[in-house]
Amino acid sequence: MTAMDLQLERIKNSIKTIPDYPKPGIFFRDITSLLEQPEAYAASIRLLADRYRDKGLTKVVGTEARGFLFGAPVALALGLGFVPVRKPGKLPRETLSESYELEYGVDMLEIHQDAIKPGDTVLVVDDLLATGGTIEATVKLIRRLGGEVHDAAFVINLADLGGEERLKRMAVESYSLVVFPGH
Ligand SMILES: O=P(O)(O)OC[C@H]1O[C@H](OP(=O)(O)OP(=O)(O)O)[C@H](O)[C@@H]1O
Ligand SMILES: Nc1ncnc2[nH]cnc12
Repeated sequence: MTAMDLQLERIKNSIKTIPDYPKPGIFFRDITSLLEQPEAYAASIRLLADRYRDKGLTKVVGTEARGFLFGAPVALALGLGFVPVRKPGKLPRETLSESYELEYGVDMLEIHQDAIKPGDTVLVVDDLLATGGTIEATVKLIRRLGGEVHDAAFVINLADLGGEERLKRMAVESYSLVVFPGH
C-alpha cells in the first residue's frame, strides 16, 4: 500500500454512514466525522491541493455549505482566491442564479457577478458528488460569467447516481478522493 493509499483509507474510514437520513432509502455520508479528525481533514485538503498545484488555476469555487469546508482550505493551500456559491438571498452584491435538483429536493444557487472574470480558470470543489445537479448549476454560473471550469473535485463520489456522467456531458473532468456506492 502506498502512502497515498493509506491517506485515502484514513479519509474513507473517517466518514460515517447514517441510513435513512434525511429520508428513507438514503445512506447519508457524513463528513462531520471527517472534520473531527484533523489528520483525515488535513489529508483531504493536502491531496486535493497537491493534485491541482501548478495547473494555471486562477480561482477556486465552493458551494454552500459543505463545499466551503473543503473549497476554502484548498484555495488557501493553492494561494488562490475563493469564490462562494450560495443559496438564494445570501450574497450582498449583484448575483446570477441557477436552479437545480437535489437527490432529495429542488434548490437555487447564486454567485456574485463580479467574482469570476472572462479568462479565469476555475477549480470547483464540493464535499460530495451525488446526482451532479449542484455542480452542474455551479458550472453554468461560472461559464455564464466567462470562466473556464478546469475540473470539479470532491471528497466523496456516490457512484451510480450519475454525477460523473452528467459532468462528462458538460465536458467537465471530475476527481474524487473516495467512492461509495450510491445506495
Ligand atoms: O450531486 P448532487 O445530487 O447535487 O448532491 C450533492 C450536493 O448535496 C449536498 O449539499 P446540500 O444541498 O445538501 O447542502 P449543504 O451543503 O448545505 O448541506 C452536498 O454537499 C453537495 O453539494
Ligand atoms: N447520500 C448523501 N450523503 C451525504 N450528502 C449528500 N448529498 C446528497 N446526497 C447525499
